[in-house]
Amino acid sequence: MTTVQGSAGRSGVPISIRNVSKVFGEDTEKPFRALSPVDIEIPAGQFISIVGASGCGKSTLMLMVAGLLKRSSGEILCDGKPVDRPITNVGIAFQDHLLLDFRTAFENVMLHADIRGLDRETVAARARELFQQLRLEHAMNKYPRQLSGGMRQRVSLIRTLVHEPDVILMDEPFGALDALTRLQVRTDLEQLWLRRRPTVIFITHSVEEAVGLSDRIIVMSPSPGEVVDDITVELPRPRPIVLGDAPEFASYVDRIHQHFERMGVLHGVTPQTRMAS
Ligand SMILES: Nc1ncnc2c1ncn2[C@@H]1O[C@H](COP(=O)(O)OP(=O)(O)OP(=O)(O)O)[C@@H](O)[C@H]1O
Repeated sequence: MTTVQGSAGRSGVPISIRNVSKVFGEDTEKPFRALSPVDIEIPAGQFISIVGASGCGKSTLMLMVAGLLKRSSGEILCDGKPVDRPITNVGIAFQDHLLLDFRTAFENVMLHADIRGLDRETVAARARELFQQLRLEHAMNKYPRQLSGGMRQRVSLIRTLVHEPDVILMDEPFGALDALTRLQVRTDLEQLWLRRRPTVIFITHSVEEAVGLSDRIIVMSPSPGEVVDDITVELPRPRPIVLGDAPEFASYVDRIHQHFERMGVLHGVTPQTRMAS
């Protein structure tokens, strides 16, 4: 049986993405370049978001970091070790919560203990603590069909974090939620992340969500994606649930929207014309 790592003082691990690109169908007559060479150095414990137009290669990049998809060039290091197979000390969350219908919320969270052969009691204690922290104790013994979409996604968050992974990869995890629930789940995620500060790569279509959550935001160009901006977000934590009125928040959001307008991803009124009108 594997023991769960002690959490005292631990944070995530560094990830290096060096000259990494992807061409699908490389050996065919119609190769398709999904990602231009990308370089991103992510320090241990950083919360980094990737934003960009649909199809620019965000998920492709994440799958390569997870070791689930072969690169066409470059190297990826996770905690200094080359990623040449699926990485293991990782929590992965996608848009679909993927809870098992026949397991209660608690037993869904305990899946990690079962699959990874971790000590059940240690994981169960941590799971109870996380349910409590997210004010979800009442949901522990319910089945997914008895929970709202937001609750299911929050249970899924607990499952992503319960084994205290060093790396968390999230691909548009809140995409299916309504705007209010999204705010709540964003705040919950920040709270959970602050406990141990694993390294997070977070893909989102919501610029506001990226600014609300991240230490740093990578802005990518349309397909084939390349990095067009690398923004450090210097807002204090924990961040308030409603950020909209803070001028610093708005200036980060505007900076990213301006990139999207320049690249033709967004069309409409620029901040300058907004101010002039
Ligand atoms: N297995 C594959 N074979 C061929 N092309 C693929 C494959 N997977 C992805 N693609 C293409 O690569 C490009 C990048 O896809 P990817 O899913 O990484 O984009 P994305 O930025 O995550 O998009 P979205 O925001 O819509 O999820 C897209 O044009 C997609 O159609």
